[in-house]
Amino acid sequence: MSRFAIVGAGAWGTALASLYARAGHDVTLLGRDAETVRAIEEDHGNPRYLPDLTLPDGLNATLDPEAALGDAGIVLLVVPTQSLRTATTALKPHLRRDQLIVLCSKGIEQDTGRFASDILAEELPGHRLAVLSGPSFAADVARGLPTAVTIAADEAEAADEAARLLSTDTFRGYAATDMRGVEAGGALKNVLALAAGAVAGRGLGASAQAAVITRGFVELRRLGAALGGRPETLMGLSGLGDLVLTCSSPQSRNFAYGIALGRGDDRTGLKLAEGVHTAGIAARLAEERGIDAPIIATVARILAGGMDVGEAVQALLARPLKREFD
Ligand SMILES: NC(=O)C1=CN([C@@H]2O[C@H](COP(=O)(O)OP(=O)(O)OC[C@H]3O[C@@H](n4cnc5c(N)ncnc54)[C@H](O)[C@@H]3O)[C@@H](O)[C@H]2O)C=CC1
Ligand SMILES: O=C(CO)COP(=O)(O)O
Repeated sequence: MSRFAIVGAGAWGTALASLYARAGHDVTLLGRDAETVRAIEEDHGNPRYLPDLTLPDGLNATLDPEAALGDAGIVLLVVPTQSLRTATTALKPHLRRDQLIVLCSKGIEQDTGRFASDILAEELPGHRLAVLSGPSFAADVARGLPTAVTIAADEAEAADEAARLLSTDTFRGYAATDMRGVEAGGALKNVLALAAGAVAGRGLGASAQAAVITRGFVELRRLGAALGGRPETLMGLSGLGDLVLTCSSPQSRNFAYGIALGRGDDRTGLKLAEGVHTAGIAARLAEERGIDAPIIATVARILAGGMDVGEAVQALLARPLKREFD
């Protein structure tokens, strides 16, 4: 039994809190919205982020950082990537070096090009870190459906230990030492899910969808490697695995956002789609490194208003022919 503190009472934080509470751990969710915290504590639900789900007994929620973090052994940070630096700074006085901090966000900080582990190293140097990423919809995990993810730390022993601590009967963590590869896979697949969703939304057919996913995966591997990820990591759960999941199900918020893009629907009020915040910086990182990533660049251009989906399809098809593997 370990004391878990989970920061962020959104869909993924609540799902992970349910998972670990069901596994018998003492879990406290740190929220920032009083009504969400009240609903978790009193109604055993989180209707705003995970509707129609009954949360297990023994899952506590609070607005008080010290109450959540004070005596926790494991702290999961589960906020959107663009909020991670602010959240970490606010929590600094309540965190201790002996706690294991687990990064669960999938994205790249827009202004700096930093991944979650870079942000933590800058804001909380010297803390023990692990990254948790892979194909895992919050609703599936919250319901206790079988799931496999990658759990990465800098050292093999630390990764094995983190995977042991974070695995349950239904949630299988594979240990890895390539934190950067795991983070790159998790961030870039969101951008590609927007592209796959746009293809679906525009009704371009299953063949086009397969082409975008496959060629998108080439870009994920190229850019992920240029950013320091290992090729085998990008072929694993946090690269290929999560790409397959998010590019094939409207349950994915990124895929759903892409569908709305493809249809030309109004996108205001849609749920968090991290790819929207990652596309521009991912395209910039690729350009700076001389990496050919036309799908990522096209998604970034569409989101910036520089092109519509129809023009994007024409432009991608009109590119000069090339060898599949170069
Ligand atoms: N929902 C899912 O199935 C999965 C999500 N993720 C990743 O987890 C991260 C969080 O996603 P969700 O929980 O789904 O998003 P969400 O939109 O459902 O919830 C985000 C939560 O973070 C809180 N938050 C935002 N800024 C904060 C701050 N500065 N301090 C404290 N709390 C803050 C919000 O109040 C909200 O409760 C994202 O990076 C996402 O890509 C990863 C795997 C699965
Ligand atoms: O990362 C996820 C599944 O692994 C969740 O995907 P969405 O954020 O697109 O819903």
